[in-house]
Amino acid sequence: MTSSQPLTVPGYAHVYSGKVRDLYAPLDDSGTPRNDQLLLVASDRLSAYDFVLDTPIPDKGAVLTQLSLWWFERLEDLVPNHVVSTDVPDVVAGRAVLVKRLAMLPVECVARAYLTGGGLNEYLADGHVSGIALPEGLVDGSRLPEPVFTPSTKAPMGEHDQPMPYAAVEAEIGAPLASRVRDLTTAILARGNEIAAERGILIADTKVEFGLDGDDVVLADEVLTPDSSRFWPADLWEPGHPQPSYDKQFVREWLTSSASGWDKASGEAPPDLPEDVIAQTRAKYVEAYERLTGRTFS
Ligand SMILES: CCOC(=O)Cn1cc(-c2ncnc(N)c2C#N)cn1
Repeated sequence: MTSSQPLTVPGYAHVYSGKVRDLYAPLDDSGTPRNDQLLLVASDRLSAYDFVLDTPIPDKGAVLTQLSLWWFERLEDLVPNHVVSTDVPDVVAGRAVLVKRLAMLPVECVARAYLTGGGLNEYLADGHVSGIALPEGLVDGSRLPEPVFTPSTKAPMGEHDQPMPYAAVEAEIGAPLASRVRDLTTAILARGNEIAAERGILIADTKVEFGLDGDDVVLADEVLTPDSSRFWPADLWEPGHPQPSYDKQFVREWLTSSASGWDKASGEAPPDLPEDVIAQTRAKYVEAYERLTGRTFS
């Protein structure tokens, strides 16, 4: 596991660290942290099998930050976002965003366009996901008739988010807001898949977060990245078994191969990744960015 101390960012105070991203608060002229903005910094850390790997993937933070910014622009007709500026300190250039501090809603807003992972397990148990009946005969990787809202709780670091029935979302944030974030989350995934499918990528599911700016619902966090979503190569899509990950497949295959000497069931931290797996993984992040945006990553 990575045990590094958070990066020092001049003019900012460290607020919180997630698995792969860190939050800072801008300091005012007296050196006091401001409460109206945050700096959202994406690291080069990679999470696999619930571990944060010790080996960073060069440029991952920058690629995913730039991809998220590209998606925010393309979703502005659906929902405003929290981006204030990309003018950030050199030490985090290209991989940090200054954002408006919001009253975050306590819901992980997940939408699924394809059935896999926890949603598949729920379906196999009783034919429903998040209380919604799905057609019979679906298998791992099946495309759903339309994106389904499957919210979960915001679990503490290191724990798994728990499925949250829609009624619990309504109880937590009220029926009008619940309906609004449900519709926005499914619309964001539908828009993402419209654009990604043309570029040979399927977005199986995604997790977004919303906050309130007064009465306005604002899209926060990151959006439609391989960290917040399952990206699948469209040309390899074949329902009936686990799909290859667009970005993490090299890491998963090496970690579960005899070459790594690691036993996933051991509970021990995975070993360092070899250079070729690091390079191949970096290349997949850059490829996804360039295919989706049509831009060259620099
Ligand atoms: C380690 C990164 O943090 C998170 O992943 C989740 N998180 C988001 C906030 C947040 N809080 C207020 N305003 C915002 N605009 C945001 C955002 N984004 C807090 N935690």
